[in-house]
Amino acid sequence: MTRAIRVEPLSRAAFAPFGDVLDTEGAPDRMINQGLCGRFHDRARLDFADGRAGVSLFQAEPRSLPLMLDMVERHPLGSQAFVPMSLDPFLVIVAPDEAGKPGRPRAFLTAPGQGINFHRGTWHGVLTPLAEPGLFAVIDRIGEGSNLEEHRFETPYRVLAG
Ligand SMILES: NC(=O)N[C@@H](O)C(=O)O
Ligand code: NI
Repeated sequence: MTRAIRVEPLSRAAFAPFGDVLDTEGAPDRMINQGLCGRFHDRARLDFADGRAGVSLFQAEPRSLPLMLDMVERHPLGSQAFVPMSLDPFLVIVAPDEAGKPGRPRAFLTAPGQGINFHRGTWHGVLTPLAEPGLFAVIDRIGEGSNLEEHRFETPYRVLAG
């Protein structure tokens, strides 16, 4: 027996309890480089407790919908940003924390070019591209200590297209 969740379009408001949406919505915060570049300044709340920021490249296998979701994870010591290096939408799964366990997950589909930043401790599905090349820059914590907590659902969720 599984439970179904339906993919929603990613929005800043819906994602706010979980993290930041990285995109160029609205006017730039400042124009730089002789007016040839718009800077959308300081758009993510980063946190790397007792560690440092790292930039890694992820080459992930694309998945397809419907997707079986049987696990989410969180990073108690740091935030984690997924910055796509293609314009392909990808799947972002988050869940509220309910007394130390994930509640009902929500699944979002990014718009082309959008990235996200999970706030420290946010329950989330692992990086889930939906198309080749599945190439992302990931900004997260490098440091000592255990920064990964996984939760396996007793009853998996089926993630269905919106
Ligand atoms: N394990 C790892 O580096 N990545 C995961 O944290 C993930 O969210 O994809
Ligand atoms: Ni993660």
